[in-house]
Amino acid sequence: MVKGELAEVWAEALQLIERQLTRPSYEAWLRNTRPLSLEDGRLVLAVPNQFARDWVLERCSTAIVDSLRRVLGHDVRLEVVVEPQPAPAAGQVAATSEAALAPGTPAGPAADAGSSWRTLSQPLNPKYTFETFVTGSGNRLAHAAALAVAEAPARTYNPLFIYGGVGLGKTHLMQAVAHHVLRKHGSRVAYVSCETFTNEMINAIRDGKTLEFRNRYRNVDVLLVDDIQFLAGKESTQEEFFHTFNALHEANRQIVISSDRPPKEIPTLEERLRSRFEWGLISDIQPPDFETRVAILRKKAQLEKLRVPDDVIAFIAERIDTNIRELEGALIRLVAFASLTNHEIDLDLAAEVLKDILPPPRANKVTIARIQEVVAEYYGVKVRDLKARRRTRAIAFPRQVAMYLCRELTEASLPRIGEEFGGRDHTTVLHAYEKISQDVRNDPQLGRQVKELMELIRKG
Ligand SMILES: Nc1ncnc2c1ncn2[C@@H]1O[C@H](COP(=O)(O)OP(=O)(O)OP(=O)(O)O)[C@@H](O)[C@H]1O
Repeated sequence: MVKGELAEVWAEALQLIERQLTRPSYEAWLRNTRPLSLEDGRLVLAVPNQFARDWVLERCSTAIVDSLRRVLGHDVRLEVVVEPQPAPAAGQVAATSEAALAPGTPAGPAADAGSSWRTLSQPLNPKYTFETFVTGSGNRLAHAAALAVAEAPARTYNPLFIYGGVGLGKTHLMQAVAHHVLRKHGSRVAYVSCETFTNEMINAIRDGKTLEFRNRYRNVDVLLVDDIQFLAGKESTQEEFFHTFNALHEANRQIVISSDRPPKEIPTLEERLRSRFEWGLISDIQPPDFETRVAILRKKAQLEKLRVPDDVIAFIAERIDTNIRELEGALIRLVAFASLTNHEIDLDLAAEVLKDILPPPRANKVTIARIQEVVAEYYGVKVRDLKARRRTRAIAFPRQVAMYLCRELTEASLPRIGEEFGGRDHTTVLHAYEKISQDVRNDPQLGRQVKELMELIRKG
């Protein structure tokens, strides 16, 4: 096939593939591919590195082959070759990194859920299930409510209204309900973002198909609408949604809604809709605490079969404390970088790779990781040495100073500090603390060093 024609075929196939992948996956892995040839039913595709090749073959080949079949009308075999481009700089890795954990396959349940579901619902992310959702103090109630609704739709809370800040798991929880209901009850489920609902309604009006639109939405067993705050200021969509809501509620069908804020804070939301949203249960999701953040990162690493040391997980969890999407993004970026550069994942690499995206430690919030970084730099050793087993004086002394500072400057318990220093016993930490306290009293030079270190640490 000649070059121009091949480029066209590939562009068309890409459009189809794009719909089946998440945006980060597509941007990271597919956009930079180049078709080299299509001869005798064999497509040769060029990608920039081995990592991309593995990813494309493992996670996208079905989508690629399916899409090409639709464009060409026949099957093709896929071959992926590496055509290196200039090595990516650290900053560029961010673009590719997110995809390492992003789903690479089209939503699973669509295939077994019947055509009404397929035409109505947006694709579900196969990874957003209850099994992969980590619970903690911030989301326990929302999770319990979602599970109750998924177990027995329209029998407990109706509607269920979940709200919370950006990237805290609302979509994950909504889709977990959808997966569960599909799997357990085989019901007709529709998951849509408010934007999609609005666009479909506008298109239906334009095409004179409002009746079809209504019937489709009013014939589902469970309707989940994500990001309902986008109804703000859209009068006709509010009107339509009001009728859809009533029809479903009267017919005893389940409605689940998510929003970034509670109903009463959505501006220009009609009173009658607001009061309906408050009929059932309103449940919020709060940012996760440290333990939950660690658990989420561990779960992610385990699901993706990534080996990430505990201290690196704690380092990320300590520094990113509001947005779970960013928490995962940091982990993915680090893993992708380590894999591309063939580097072992450790604290030093994490600090280096993530320095642009991690918020600086808050000036008034001193963390163990911060103390370790400052002390290591001050004494010219590596953070990883502070955590290692070695006992040479060159390392043992800075380590004891760091432990002393952790006890002085943070709320962390002795066992927690020990854990952060290569899993040492709390008695070791106590011993270090007592020893350095005494040395500081007897040695003015050490006293000055410790003071200087404290200032550096507090500066953030
Ligand atoms: N409790 C959790 N356990 C595991 N992963 C989680 C949890 N909460 C959120 N995540 C993950 O964090 C990412 C962001 O979550 P999600 O997209 O559901 O957030 P959101 O609240 O809908 O965000 P937005 O406000 O931007 O729509 C997802 O990859 C999701 O899987």
